[in-house]
Amino acid sequence: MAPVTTPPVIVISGPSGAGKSTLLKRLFANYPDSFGFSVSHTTRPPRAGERDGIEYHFVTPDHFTQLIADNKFIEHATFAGKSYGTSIQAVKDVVNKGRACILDIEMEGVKQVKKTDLDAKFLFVAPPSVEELEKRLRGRGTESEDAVQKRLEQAVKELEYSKVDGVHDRVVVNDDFEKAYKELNEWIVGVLHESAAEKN
Ligand SMILES: Nc1ncnc2c1ncn2[C@@H]1O[C@H](COP(=O)(O)OP(=O)(O)OP(=O)(O)O)[C@@H](O)[C@H]1O
Repeated sequence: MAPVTTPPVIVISGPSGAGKSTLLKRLFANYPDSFGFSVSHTTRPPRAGERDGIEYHFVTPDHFTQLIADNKFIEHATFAGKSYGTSIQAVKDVVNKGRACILDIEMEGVKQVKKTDLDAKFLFVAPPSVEELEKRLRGRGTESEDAVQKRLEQAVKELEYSKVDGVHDRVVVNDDFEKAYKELNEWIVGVLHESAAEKN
């Protein structure tokens, strides 16, 4: 019988604008079959064609509040009056189906994952400097001035937390993109191999 293996949960964090989405986009394009995505919960109604449990777990505001109270979420947030959250169970569902689960989350989410029994590895994407981060956030053109300032304030906190010993297994500085991608890729492939070897 084939050995039962549980793929890892890989947590990628780092300040907004550090380049997480750009790095992950390349990773998923290069390894289309290795990773799975957790299904989020939301209180917004389904759009045409959206299926419960596939695109989202659609829940009522009361149910969502109960899940928060029961500490079932790794992260949750409200956008335009609707709540969204990543549950611990949704992540377990991915690894139980044999796919590694990558979570692109903020510092509070990282702390939350550390409190669970998920077998997680942590990678931090750091900007070369706060000045360069500011340039990228402005260059992306997606944020208002107020939002840029808020993200920079948050970035300073994230960078401080990243320096606490043992919080992250790996820090990749996204200075030169190709170099950063190579480092991230090698580390993640290593984690996938390690995890498979451990459980065989
Ligand atoms: N090494 C790099 N050099 C220069 N620009 C970069 C580099 N990496 C990413 N960028 C650019 O910086 C901007 C921010 O990158 P990205 O959107 O991937 O950040 P993020 O960390 O995912 O942010 P958020 O958490 O807000 O989603 C983008 O415009 C991206 O093209």
